[in-house]
Parts: sequence; C-alpha cells; structure tokens
Amino acid sequence: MAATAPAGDAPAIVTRGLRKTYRTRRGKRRVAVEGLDLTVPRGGVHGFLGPNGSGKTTSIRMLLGLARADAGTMEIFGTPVPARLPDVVARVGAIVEQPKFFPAFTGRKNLTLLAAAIGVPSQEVGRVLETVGLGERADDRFKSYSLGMKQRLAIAATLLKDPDLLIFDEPTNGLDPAGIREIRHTMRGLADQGKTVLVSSHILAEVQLVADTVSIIGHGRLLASGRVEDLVGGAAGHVRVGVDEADRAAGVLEASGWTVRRESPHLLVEGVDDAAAITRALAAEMLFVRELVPVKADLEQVFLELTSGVDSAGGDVHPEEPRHAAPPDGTGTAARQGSTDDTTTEDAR
Ligand SMILES: Nc1ncnc2c1ncn2[C@@H]1O[C@H](COP(=O)(O)OP(=O)(O)OP(=O)(O)O)[C@@H](O)[C@H]1O
Repeated sequence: MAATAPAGDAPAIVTRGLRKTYRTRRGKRRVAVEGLDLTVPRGGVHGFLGPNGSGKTTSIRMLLGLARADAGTMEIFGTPVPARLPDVVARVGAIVEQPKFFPAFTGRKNLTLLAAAIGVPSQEVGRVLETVGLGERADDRFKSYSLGMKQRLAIAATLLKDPDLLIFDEPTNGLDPAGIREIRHTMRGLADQGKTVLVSSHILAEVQLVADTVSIIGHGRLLASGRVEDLVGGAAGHVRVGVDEADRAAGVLEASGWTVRRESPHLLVEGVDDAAAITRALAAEMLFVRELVPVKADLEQVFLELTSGVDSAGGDVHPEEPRHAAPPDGTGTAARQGSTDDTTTEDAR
C-alpha cells in the first residue's frame, strides 16, 4: 500500500480506484465512474474535463458525500472522505446544483440571511461580494441580475466560510461569453489568493484559458492529467497548407505517410514535427506551397488524440495508461481499496 502524504502537504483532492454504478429503471447497470484516479494539487485552478456523461458530476457528488461510492478511496486535504468529511467540510465550498436565492431581495440581503443561517458574521458578506466583483450591484435585487451575476452571487455564497477548496460543477453553463469571462476572472482571482479551485466543464477550450492543471476523463476514467502547457505541448502539431492542386498534393502527402484532412481550400496535415519536410515532399512533385501555418494544439485536440478510434456511440475508452504530462506537486497516493466489480445502485434518473 502506498504511503499517504502527511495531511499538511497532501494534495487538495486524491481519489484512487473510484467507482460508481447506477441501476437504470430497466434494471441495467450503468457505470458512471470506473476506477477514477484523480489528483488535484493545492493552489491554482484545476480543470476537471470530459464530455457530457463522462462522470464529472457523479465524482464531485461522491467527494462531497452526496452520492455513495461503490469502491475506491477519496481524500480531501489528506482527510479520508466520506468517513471524516465533517473534519474537512468547513474548508470546502461547492456549487453542484443551482442555489436558491430570493428574487425580490438584494444580493446583499440574500447573503446576509445565508450567513446568519450558517453562523458566519454578517461583516463577511461585504468581503465576499467584493471578491466576486458584485460590490457595486450588491444592493440591487437578485431578479435584476444577469445570469453571470447570479452565478457570481452563488460563488460568493460558497466563500462565506472562507474555504480553501472551491468546487464548481459546470459554473458557466448557460452564460454568454461576457458572463463566462467574468466567472473565469473570479476563479483566477480566488486561485491568486491561494485557494484551490476545481472546475468541471465539458468545454475544454474554455477551461484551458484559466486552468493551471487539468484532469481529462472519458467514460469515468482518467485519460490525462498535468499542467495545461505540458499536455498541449505534448500534442503533435498540425500544419495548415495552402497549395494549388490540393487533391494531388493531399495524395502526395498521404503517400509520404502523413494524415491529411481537406479543409477547403486548405489541407490540414496532422502530427507534423518538421514543417519543411512538407514543402520538400510537395516540391519534389512540382507542387509549390503558398501558405504553411502551424496550428497551435489545444486541449480539445489533446482529447481527440486520446480518444481517437474510440467508438463514438458509447464504446468504452480504456487507454493502457493515462497520460501524465507532469505529476502534480505533493501527490499523496492513497492505496486503492475494495473490490471494483461490485455494484451499488441508486435511483435511475
Ligand atoms: N442518478 C442517476 N441515475 C442513473 N444514471 C445516472 C445518474 N446520475 C448520472 N447517471 C449517469 O452516469 C453517467 C455519468 O453522468 P455524470 O452526470 O456524472 O456525467 P458528467 O460528466 O457530469 O456529465 P455532464 O457534463 O452532462 O453533466 C451518465 O451516463 C449518466 O446518465
């Protein structure tokens, strides 16, 4: 059994072999999370990324004690959960479902009521409203807020207890680009204060703009994790090629072993290490390049590479080993416990 890191240095979150199966109304089993090994380092924004239905919400619900795991272990700041969740819960703020606010009350009044209910001094309300950039609109009614402002009020509510770890499940769902930018800005500000922010999303490109580190999951399993720049840097570059006689040029490049996509009027050549080799191969056939533009890799591309060849109709993604771009700092490992092939059920939704 691997040693667990001392609680003082432990990562914000560690899961090992986490598994959750639901039983559907027809009595079938649906594996939502299958052996998930997640490590969220302390400090910074960590993107928890994967397509719809890949198990993000289920994993978060298990961490917060809202759903029971079938197997595996979980720790928050080195404290095993759910067994000792009460010891650590005050250090965690989370938005998993939309919190309810009174539409006719101001943002400040809503938070003041909430603070009283959870035993937080009312002076904290001003602080958290400023933190999320709602100071100037604090005395407007909740119902007059934009969706982005409503979401920032929800974030402010999670900050009342001044937690060290914030968990936001798809916080930008339904927001317009300006609202999304505001939430990104808020998350960055929290990370800059030294807090750890875990943000789940199925929109990889959006989270790439704010995350320091990410974990990418598919079908309930970890596919890759590490620092964004390392993961993106490790993805093979693509090159956009402008050339006359595009069909003949594509044939020449394919015959030389490249994978070529037609993106009329250009060709997109995948996995290129040496762009000059493309020019040479084409020139040898009297085809002359007009344009040769490297296309920067992004997390979307990393994800597509990791899942290429996977049955898009729902076949499992079972890579041999997840890709770890750079082991997150202070990684404490909790040994995997329990059988992973048993079944626990919850009501199918
Ligand atoms: N209560 C439930 N009963 C039955 N199946 C469930 C239940 N909750 C989730 N699932 C199933 O488990 C799988 C994972 O769902 P989950 O909501 O965790 O994914 P997700 O990555 O958060 O997706 P999204 O981005 O759409 O929120 C899906 O196939 C989903 O249909």
